[in-house]
Amino acid sequence: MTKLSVNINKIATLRNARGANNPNVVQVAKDCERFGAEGITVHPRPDERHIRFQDVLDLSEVVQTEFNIEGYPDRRFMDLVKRVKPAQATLVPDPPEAITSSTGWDTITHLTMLQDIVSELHGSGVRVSIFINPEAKYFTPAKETGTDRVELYTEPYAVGFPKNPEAAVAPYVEVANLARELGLGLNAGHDLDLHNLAFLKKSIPFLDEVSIGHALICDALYYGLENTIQMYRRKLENV
Ligand SMILES: CC(=O)[C@@H](O)[C@H](O)COP(=O)(O)O
Ligand SMILES: NCC(=O)COP(=O)(O)O
Repeated sequence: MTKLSVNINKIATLRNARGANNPNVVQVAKDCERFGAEGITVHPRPDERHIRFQDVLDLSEVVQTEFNIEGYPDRRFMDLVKRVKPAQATLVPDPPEAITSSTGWDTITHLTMLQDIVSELHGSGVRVSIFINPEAKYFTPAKETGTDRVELYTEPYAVGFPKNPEAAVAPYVEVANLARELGLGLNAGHDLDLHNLAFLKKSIPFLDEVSIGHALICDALYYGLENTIQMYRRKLENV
């Protein structure tokens, strides 16, 4: 079974546009769970342009499913994660000024740093996932970091999918099998949507989790949040 974790960053973007508390990020997280989300993902960025650090604290009081906090592991992020103790922390190599995530870790160059970070998070009982590109050379070093899972960076898949789905998914299938051989759990995310999700799931049936935000929230404008979450869930059913 592949869990659907709904990334609610964009709900915070909308709230922040007016400075008050509409939409209410905490209420939306509770509603996402009620509508079928199996996890809630947030990615607090240093400028707090969408999810604020206070939101993470508030959400930690209410999230009943798997709470996944993504971000670059600077000291502020680490202190927040260790305080909240979510089900999972996903480490992403984004610089502070990044508009959105655009690459996975170079686990070869940053092996020692990642080993230290993973060990510190494990000390607080937090499961760790590492955001990673679909390149085989990064997987054995990823395993050596001690991480529990890797999250495949799926933007290149999403870009290639409309023209040639088989070619787009091929590198992901290869590294997914490698991750499984290494005993790593497997997540995926970035630019997944209603068009490309089912084919990814069919190609890699043993995916543990996908985290989806931007497209899902855009679809909710047309289909409604409850309906949209159910539509995404159906794309993850085994076929
Ligand atoms: C790691 C990842 O792919 C997502 O967290 C994505 O970066 C969402 O972040 P934004 O909502 O800031 O684009
Ligand atoms: N980890 C990926 C994520 O949380 C959502 O990415 P996106 O669907 O907003 O591109």
